[in-house]
Amino acid sequence: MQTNMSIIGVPMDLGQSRRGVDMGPSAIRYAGVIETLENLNYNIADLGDVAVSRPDSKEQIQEGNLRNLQQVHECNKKLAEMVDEEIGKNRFPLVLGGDHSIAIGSLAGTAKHYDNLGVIWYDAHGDLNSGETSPSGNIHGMPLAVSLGIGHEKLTNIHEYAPKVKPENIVIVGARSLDPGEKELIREKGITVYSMHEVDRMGMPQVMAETIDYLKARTDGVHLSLDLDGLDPEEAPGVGTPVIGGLSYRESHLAMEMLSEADILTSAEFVEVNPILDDKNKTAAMAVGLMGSLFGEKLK
Ligand SMILES: NC(=[NH2+])NCCC[C@H](N)C(=O)O
Ligand SMILES: [Mn+2]
Ligand SMILES: [Mn+2]
Repeated sequence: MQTNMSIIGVPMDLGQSRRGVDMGPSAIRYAGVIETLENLNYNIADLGDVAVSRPDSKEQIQEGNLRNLQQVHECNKKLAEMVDEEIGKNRFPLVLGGDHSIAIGSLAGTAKHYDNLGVIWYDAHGDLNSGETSPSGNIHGMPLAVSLGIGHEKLTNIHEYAPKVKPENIVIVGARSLDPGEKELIREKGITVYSMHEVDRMGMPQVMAETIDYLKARTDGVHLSLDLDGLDPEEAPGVGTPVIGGLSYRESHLAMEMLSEADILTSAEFVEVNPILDDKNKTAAMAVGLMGSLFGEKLK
């Protein structure tokens, strides 16, 4: 793992309909992310936040069932450039969201550095919708499809190339809410999914061991995209699209520790922390706790 790390905040809430997730980067910084990583001996550069423009009317559905398309496009374009530049400087990019639509920019900036970028999508959702299949018009439900080259070209072509990732290099962990169009795409593309069913049956140790083995064998870099709503909302209430019956904090910790041991990650993002819906910043604190384990914190 790189010891030089760049933190990029993306205070963007326009990929979904509940305000507040734009405060995620502040909440995560407030919960001590910099201190935690510095204590683990990383050389941290906090690059601050990507500038996000405000929409004229927040409720407006724009072309092709895509809410706030222009603003989401612009923000991800900037993010992609920053991530690309940091990787070019041999620094590990750690992106703090913001809603999950920012994965479009993270992956756009990351994937061009690898022939076979692996992606671990830790999430209650698949985020595999397009304007055609989305029940909501919310772009945060689309970033994984976008990275496969499916969707509006203002999203798929960010950073001037597409697709970013191959379906066989994706592993989804924690899924328990998938729309019909998403299920179809998973089947059609043969995407690996460890839904809550598999987590319950096999346990997290087996799920992560298989995920790591699989990606290690076929990829030359791995991006972790961790949506805090992958965790159970009873434990992590500060998220905009909670789904009951999720992963526990303990299971998630173990997953992070196993990833740390395997040393396969080349970039990461933590998204969907909404401090307005949270209970005393506990979801942001969990994000920081998980990052600690992911980046090598050990109890002994
Ligand atoms: N990143 C997220 N939290 N995504 C939630 C997506 C929910 C739903 N599947 C939709 O398309 O609207
Ligand atoms: Mn989600
Ligand atoms: Mn998500």
